[in-house]
Amino acid sequence: IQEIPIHIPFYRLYHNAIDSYGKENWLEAINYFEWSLHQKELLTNSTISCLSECKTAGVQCSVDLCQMSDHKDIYYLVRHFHCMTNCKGKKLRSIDYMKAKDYNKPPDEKELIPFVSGILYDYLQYSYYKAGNIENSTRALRTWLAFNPDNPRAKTGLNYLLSLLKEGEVSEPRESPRFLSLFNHGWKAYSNNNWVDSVDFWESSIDILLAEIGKCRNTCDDSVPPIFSSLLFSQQYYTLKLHTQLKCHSNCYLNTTEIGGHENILFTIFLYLQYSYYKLQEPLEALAATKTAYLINPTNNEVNSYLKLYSELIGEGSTSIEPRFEVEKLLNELHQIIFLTIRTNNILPSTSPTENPQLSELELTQDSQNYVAGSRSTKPQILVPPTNFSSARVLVDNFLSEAECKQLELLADLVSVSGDGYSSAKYGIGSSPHTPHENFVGVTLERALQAWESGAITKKLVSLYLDAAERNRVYLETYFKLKSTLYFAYTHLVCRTAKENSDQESRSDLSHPVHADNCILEPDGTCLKVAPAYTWRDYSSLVYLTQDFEGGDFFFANRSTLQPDIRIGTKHCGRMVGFSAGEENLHGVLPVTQGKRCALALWFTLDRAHNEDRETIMDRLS
Ligand SMILES: O=C(O)CCC(=O)C(=O)O
Ligand SMILES: [Fe+2]
Repeated sequence: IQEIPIHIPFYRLYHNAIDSYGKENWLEAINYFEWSLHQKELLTNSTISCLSECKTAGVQCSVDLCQMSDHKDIYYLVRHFHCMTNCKGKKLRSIDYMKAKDYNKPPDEKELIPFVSGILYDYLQYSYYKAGNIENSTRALRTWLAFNPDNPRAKTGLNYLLSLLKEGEVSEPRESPRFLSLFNHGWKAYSNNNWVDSVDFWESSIDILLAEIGKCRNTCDDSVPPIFSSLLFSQQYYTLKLHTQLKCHSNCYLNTTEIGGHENILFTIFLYLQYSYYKLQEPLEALAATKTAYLINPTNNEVNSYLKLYSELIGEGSTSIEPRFEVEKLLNELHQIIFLTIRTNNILPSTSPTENPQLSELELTQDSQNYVAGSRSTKPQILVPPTNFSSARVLVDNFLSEAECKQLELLADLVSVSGDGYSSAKYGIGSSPHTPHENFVGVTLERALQAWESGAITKKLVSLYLDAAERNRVYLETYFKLKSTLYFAYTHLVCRTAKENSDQESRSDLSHPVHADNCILEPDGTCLKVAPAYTWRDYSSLVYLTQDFEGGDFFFANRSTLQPDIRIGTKHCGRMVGFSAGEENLHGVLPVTQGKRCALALWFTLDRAHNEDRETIMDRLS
């Protein structure tokens, strides 16, 4: 490695590397890749140590201006910022650093993807291979494999490279994330039914993973936006700063756990861990691990059946078993962070860049999979890994406050028009289109707006309706880490009421039969993504509002039996269920046998062409 071009941020160096790669200039590509890795590491390390050095720097308030000011906290920020800039400048040994504005700007999330996904090492291994350095190529490929252990192309590539390796040359991965190697050891022990060792490995990998997340979050306090000086004294500055920091914290969790081909490796570990404890005949530990897995993903089938199993096995004592405290704390913080991000998102200055890359860009990413070691295909330009849409699910409680639930229920009562938006021809006026035993009413946004315009309801109710929907939209966009904007496709407030004169006891039907939201479920179990299905719907969510009814559980259905797999009680004000809208999430509603069950039902799309217009609604409302 020659002198590192310190004034170029690491993510630019990466782009340079990709350019050289495209030109098949392998040595130059290698240099840029290595510089970029080195630079990123340097920056992280100096940020962490400067943060601790500057902790007290902002505290003393000796400058006159500061003494006089009502805004001591602003001066704290100014001093902290200067201390950080100086400190990092010194540590990075270059004046250029001070001039490089980019350093004060946190890199765009997108820019981190090649590093977080490890795909950089895929390009690097091929560059080394083409440059004739088999040893380095093997090591880079091993590192890529650590991130992505099931990649068949990488496995074949590795065998090929190993066959070329000369005596004495090593093939260790470079910076294989430490916990990934522990994870792989754990997996090995687990596959050999060696439960004692596997528990050891799982436990250590949990510690390391949590520490990694903590280390990443430590750097978040430094993410100061670039428009620092112009906005410094404004409210907006605070908001922007807070927003940037919050996003940084949630990305630390999401990026660190989405590794090695796992949707959430922390979840995977706890799932294996509980089974290992079970095998060691430690049901209490097994239950604690299962409860922790449940916290991470409450909608997973396996976890739910294990919960039941252990609770039965242990009996009475099972309720007093707690999930792992550190994980519970982390997840609580994450949820609060997402909520705060949503709040600050709403009051961000409109000048801040929020436009996300469009989906078309993502779809091209498939291309990078075609690139085979030893036979390069098309020039790689797409650096974003394909989004995994399969089986996204989330369950959140207290999404709305009690007061908000009551108000939305009131809105439904005041405006609902029988069968609005649904055909009720089948079972008569006002009846549910799904069952003769329930009435069904719905309020579209348009209805709510008209009701306000005609004086039937207050503006506050309409605003709440819009606001609750928007909060939901931002939550899903954030939680599912969507790389392009999520648009509203359809917004509805729906109530199902049990008919009192029906024989509810003997009902065998459902309130809402098993279905998927964007395809037509055929009797043979296939789901056709064709009209009249709402094929553009990509995500769905429901927020439950009322408590005064019987039955009405939401459930995810088993793909082959179509029977409920996971039941979710809906007698909870503010409980939100969100999921991807395809056949991976077949779902339905158990019969509502008494009372009125209301929910805010939202469908979202990634396709801007199907965007349910919000702008004119806002115009009409203002
Ligand atoms: O109300 C519910 O819980 C689910 C409703 C539903 O799945 C739908 O309307 O598509
Ligand atoms: Fe549905």
